Amino acid sequence: MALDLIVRGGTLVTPHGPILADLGVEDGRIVSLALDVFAPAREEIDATGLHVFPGVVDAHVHLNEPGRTHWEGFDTGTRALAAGGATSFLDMPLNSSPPLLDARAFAEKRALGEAKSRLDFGLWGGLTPLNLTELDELAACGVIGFKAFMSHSGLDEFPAVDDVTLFEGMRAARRAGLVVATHAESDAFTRTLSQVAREQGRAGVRDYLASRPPVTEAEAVGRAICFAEETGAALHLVHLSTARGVTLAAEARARGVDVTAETCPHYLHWTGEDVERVGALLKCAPPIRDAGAREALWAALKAGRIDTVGSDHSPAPPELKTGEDFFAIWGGISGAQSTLNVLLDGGYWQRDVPLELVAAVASLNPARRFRLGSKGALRLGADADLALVRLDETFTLTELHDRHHGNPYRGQSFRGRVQATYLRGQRVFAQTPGGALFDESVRGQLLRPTKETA
Ligand SMILES: NC(=O)N[C@H]1NC(=O)NC1=O
Ligand SMILES: [Zn+2]
Ligand SMILES: [Zn+2]
Repeated sequence: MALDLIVRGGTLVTPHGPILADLGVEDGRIVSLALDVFAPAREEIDATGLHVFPGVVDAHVHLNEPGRTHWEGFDTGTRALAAGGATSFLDMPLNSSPPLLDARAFAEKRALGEAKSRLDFGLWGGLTPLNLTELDELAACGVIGFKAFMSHSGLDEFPAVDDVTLFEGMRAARRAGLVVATHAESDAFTRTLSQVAREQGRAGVRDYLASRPPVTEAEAVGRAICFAEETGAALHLVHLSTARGVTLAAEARARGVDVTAETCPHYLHWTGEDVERVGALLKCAPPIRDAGAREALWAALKAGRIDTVGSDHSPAPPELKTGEDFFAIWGGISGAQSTLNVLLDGGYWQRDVPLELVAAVASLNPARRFRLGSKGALRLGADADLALVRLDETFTLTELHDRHHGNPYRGQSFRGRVQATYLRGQRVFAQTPGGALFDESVRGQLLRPTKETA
């Protein structure tokens, strides 16, 4: 019987390291991994000279649909993701409007995703003081987990949790067997420091950065860990901007707390000086820090203490990314397209991060943490989600696929370029001499966490 697809002669980035082998696909799944796959196939790809990565599993994006599709949406957002080698993603409960706080909002977003997403997707539910009573129902719908903000989210319709809400939410999440993800910045610090700066008329880039000092993150991380330890809930700390936050997570894990740590490409790629130079396109929360903090994050990643790297792709229209008052500008970076570029250039090429570790933080670990059974690795039986990469090609990123192209990575030079992306054996993206090519017929499916295993 003929296979659907054979990827021949590539270097497969497996969890055990790179191996030169062929990969056979049948019904969207990987059915053979061998030095030579002999079976006939309907389609063959010559991957000689290419590395085959498992498709990136971006566990942290804001595609903002419904309600803020003019900021970003499933169509353009998944173009950017696919061009960056991603094959699945987990969408945050904000900045869609309404935010995903109940079963009705889940159904609406799910239908839009199934109609428009080019990639497989899971949906985060929100955990806010408004919807504590909805968590069981959201779990039944199939949310990936619950996302809470410990400081202002930027949108009043998605209020931050107070301590009791976070604690009670963790108890509910534990009962449902789901992860709680926290945006861990202390509201007390960020609120007071930004208020004082603005009252004094200090509203520049450096004033903003200084209004969210590292202790803001450390304190909130410590508090979230304390609640997770007490409730037994699984905690995922998103977008850690400091190695101190990562260390707090590692210490807690060592004493048995179920906690994982995410960082983002922007904390690995940029510094505060870049924010001063580039401006609003690099405004985010927590803020980008200095070069020393960046190196400490890379060291933590290399030591295996960072579990996942997610883009926190959160773009906004150009008019929200400009202005004299840096505090008033939308916080969020458009990064969905460049996660693998940052990990390969900054990690593999510049800092000797092994390829299997790149694949672990980008694909395997998020798939495991969020129980996406068929995702995350090149192994028999897994979905044939592939990113074909020419590892030694240096290129300048000029063609951006997010909605507004208000993208700080434009013009950045990277070594390691995605040539094509396959979702369950179907090509969704290809880099051609004439530019990017997207296959318009491929649609993603909803991902739900698989049953818990011991
Ligand atoms: N609402 C939203 O997307 N917020 C994100 N943006 C950012 O810079 N940090 C976040 O948490
Ligand atoms: Zn956040
Ligand atoms: Zn986010």
